[in-house]
Amino acid sequence: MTQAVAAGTKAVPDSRRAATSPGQEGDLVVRGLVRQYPGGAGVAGIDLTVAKGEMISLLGASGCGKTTTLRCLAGIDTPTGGEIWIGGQAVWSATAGINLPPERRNIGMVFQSYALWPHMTALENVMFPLRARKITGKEARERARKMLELVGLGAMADRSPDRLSGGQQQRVALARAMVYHPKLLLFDEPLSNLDAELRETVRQDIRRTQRELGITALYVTHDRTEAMALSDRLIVMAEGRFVQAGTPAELLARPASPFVASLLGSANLVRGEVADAADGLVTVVAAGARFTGRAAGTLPTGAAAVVSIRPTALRLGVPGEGAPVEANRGRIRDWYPTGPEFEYVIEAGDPGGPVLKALSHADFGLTKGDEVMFWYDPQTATCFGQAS
Ligand SMILES: Nc1ncnc2c1ncn2[C@@H]1O[C@H](COP(=O)(O)OP(=O)(O)OP(=O)(O)O)[C@@H](O)[C@H]1O
Repeated sequence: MTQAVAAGTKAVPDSRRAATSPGQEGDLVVRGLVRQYPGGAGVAGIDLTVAKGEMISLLGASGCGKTTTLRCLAGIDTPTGGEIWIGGQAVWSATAGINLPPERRNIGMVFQSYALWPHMTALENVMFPLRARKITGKEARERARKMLELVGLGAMADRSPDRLSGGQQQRVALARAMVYHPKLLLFDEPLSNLDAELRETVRQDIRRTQRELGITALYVTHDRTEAMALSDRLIVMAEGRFVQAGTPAELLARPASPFVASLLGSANLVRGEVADAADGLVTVVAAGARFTGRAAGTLPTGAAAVVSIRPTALRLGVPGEGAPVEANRGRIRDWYPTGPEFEYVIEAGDPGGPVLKALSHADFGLTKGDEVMFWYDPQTATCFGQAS
């Protein structure tokens, strides 16, 4: 069953290549991937093309199928259908009977656990995968040393893992995964064991080195900040399927559903009834307050709807001090300083109305129980049918 097949040849003209060899469309190409576990869980209908040097994140809640997808790409798990190409080479095809083992897929992997050899120095750990590729001696040593310098550990090459911090160990693991210039780098929640501050620095190291080396990468996480900070594009997963893909900015501005909006942490979801619609905008009324947003789909008057409004899009003002005509009235239920910003919790419209969160750099001097005016640009909000 195991058999290497080089997908596409130089003789195939560009115009025909896509039809004859999807494997040439990106460094990672996945078509119709299925991994069905007994009992029905797993992933299905996974289609993905990752361009050379691109970094993509799979983002989703626990159990949505991120790790299953990654394991299938790595060859650690066996899909039940579909096709996978890495660096133009078919590594899995249900129909062609191709299933390359992990070591022949030209991938590097970085996991949550660093999995370093405890009896080897940092340098020896990084050299280790080169030996299997018949690169030894001075060349191996120099390549490993260069890679350690790239991840900022040049001075610690001779330390054993037990004399390195968690963040440093994860950088060694990163250097080890990249030292043989794999076609594809796979990350499975690599920052989960690190504290908040280290997560940010190691995250920046990952992004910088991945960019400097131009390595194509797929990153699995349930942390939206991580996914958005690291990725050129991100893919939201739910229940074993891809539900939306795009740049972080595209997904924030145009979530395909209330689910995506709340997963990205970008949403106040206000439920109400459609009052009117014009020019692609829909106005929903809830507790006497009016919320307008771009219509996602057809929303007739009287229909139940959900408006998604980003906390950072909300503008606040004190009543009587020049709020625009479309502003709603509300009351401050609570407020907190959250580092660089203030978070205001606002009850909108009539008493018992929808509760919204607003993030603002300004301290309005508003406090619990105060009346407040709030408004936003309707183009930054999205209105969905209740069933979305
Ligand atoms: N070996 C297995 N046998 C049966 N079901 C499995 C197996 N591995 C995973 N599953 C199921 O497949 C689904 C997807 O699991 P997966 O580990 O891919 O999710 P995930 O998104 O990576 O979650 P997490 O963020 O918790 O790691 C889950 O319902 C899980 O219970």
